Amino acid sequence: MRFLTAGESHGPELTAIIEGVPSQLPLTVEDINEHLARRQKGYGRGRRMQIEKDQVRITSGVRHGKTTGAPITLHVENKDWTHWTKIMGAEPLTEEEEQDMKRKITRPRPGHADLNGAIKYRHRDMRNVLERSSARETTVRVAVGAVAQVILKQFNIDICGHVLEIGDVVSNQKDLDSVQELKEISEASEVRCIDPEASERMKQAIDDAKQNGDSIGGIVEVVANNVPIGLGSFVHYDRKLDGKIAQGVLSINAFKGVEIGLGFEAARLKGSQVHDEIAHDEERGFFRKSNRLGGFEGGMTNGMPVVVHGAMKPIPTLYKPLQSVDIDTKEAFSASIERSDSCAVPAAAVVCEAAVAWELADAFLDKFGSDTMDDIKKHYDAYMKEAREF
Ligand SMILES: Cc1cc2nc3c(=O)[nH]c(=O)nc-3n(C[C@H](O)[C@H](O)[C@H](O)COP(=O)(O)O)c2cc1C
Ligand SMILES: C=C(O[C@@H]1CC(C(=O)O)=C[C@@H](OP(=O)(O)O)[C@H]1O)C(=O)O
Repeated sequence: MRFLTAGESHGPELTAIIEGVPSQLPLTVEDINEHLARRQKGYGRGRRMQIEKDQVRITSGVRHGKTTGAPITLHVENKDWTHWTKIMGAEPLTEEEEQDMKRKITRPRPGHADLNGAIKYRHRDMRNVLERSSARETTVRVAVGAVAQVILKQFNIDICGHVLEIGDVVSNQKDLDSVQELKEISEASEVRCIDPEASERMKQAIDDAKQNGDSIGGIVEVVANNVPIGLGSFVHYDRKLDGKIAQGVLSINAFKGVEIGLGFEAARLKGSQVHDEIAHDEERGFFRKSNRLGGFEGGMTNGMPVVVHGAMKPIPTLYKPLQSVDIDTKEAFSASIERSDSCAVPAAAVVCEAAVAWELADAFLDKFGSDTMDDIKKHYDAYMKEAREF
């Protein structure tokens, strides 16, 4: 599969086209809207989230609730667009209108794409950078990930993104019975964290950052279970699925780190503390006694739950001004802003889940075929039987 997204933060809508989704997959707008609503929730977001009510419109590739195998087009409207029609319109402006228009953006924010984007694309109005570099785009990435999750669900693969850390507050991890349970508990928390005591302290940390005009980052975890052995491959660098997942996660706005399983901690431990011993029984076939490597060896899944961590830096737009330099006057200034999120880690957990779901579903179809669900199911059932009896 492949997908493209288009659209600006304050333009009329975001669009995604997905190509390569098999035919005969049951797919409805509700399957997607559920995840769009999850992404909009989460403590610490700014006023924009009160304006938007993200809902998808499907305009191709689905008929009567089933995919046809043709490209699927997804649209999500920006409600905020009505306030920006003049500033964001595609038509050239009259001179008078240009005078009227809010002034150009010439003051780059440290930590955002503004300055590099302006120099690279030679824009004297950095709105041309801001609009597309905004994480508003993650709306349709979540919509695309929702389609991937519908594919995975056909094979009982559940996936959930939740929050492990915000600032210096760390969640206590519990052993839960299922990914479904992880989802239920984390969704009940305003910061998408399964530890109620840590949730309260995370909210306090977000409030404190906001009160100081500052922002705060954190770490999210995505877990997927029932993933068959052998998605991805060891034979070539660009087929290693852990590498593809890392790219997907690091492409999310403000994500600066990714770990699979123990991740960086593995470098500090001995081999005997890291590698997962192999066992076998009649019912399960081969399995591992532990899952320190997060379900991956040799760029392939090993049948254990896939565990991915992503680290998000603090939001760059701050109420507390940081020093920067105006690109027209070259004068130093202290940035001031109108609105921003102070923490988007709970929302980003849903985006990270979507990124991992996409890579897993794509690798799944690489292994089991991609034309029609019936064929894929036959291949899957035959392979699972062989893997169990191997
Ligand atoms: C869900 C989400 C919401 C975000 N909200 C904001 C925001 O309100 N203000 C802001 O400056 N950055 C926000 N960001 C982060 C910026 O989009 C990001 O830092 C910027 O695109 C620069 O890219 P980089 O941080 O990956 O280098 C958000 C990121 C995510 C994932
Ligand atoms: C719109 C979303 O996130 C936006 C991401 C973002 C940024 O700079 O990345 C800046 C803010 O937008 P605005 O400047 O319009 O308030 C966030 O609200 C969203 O997540 O749907």
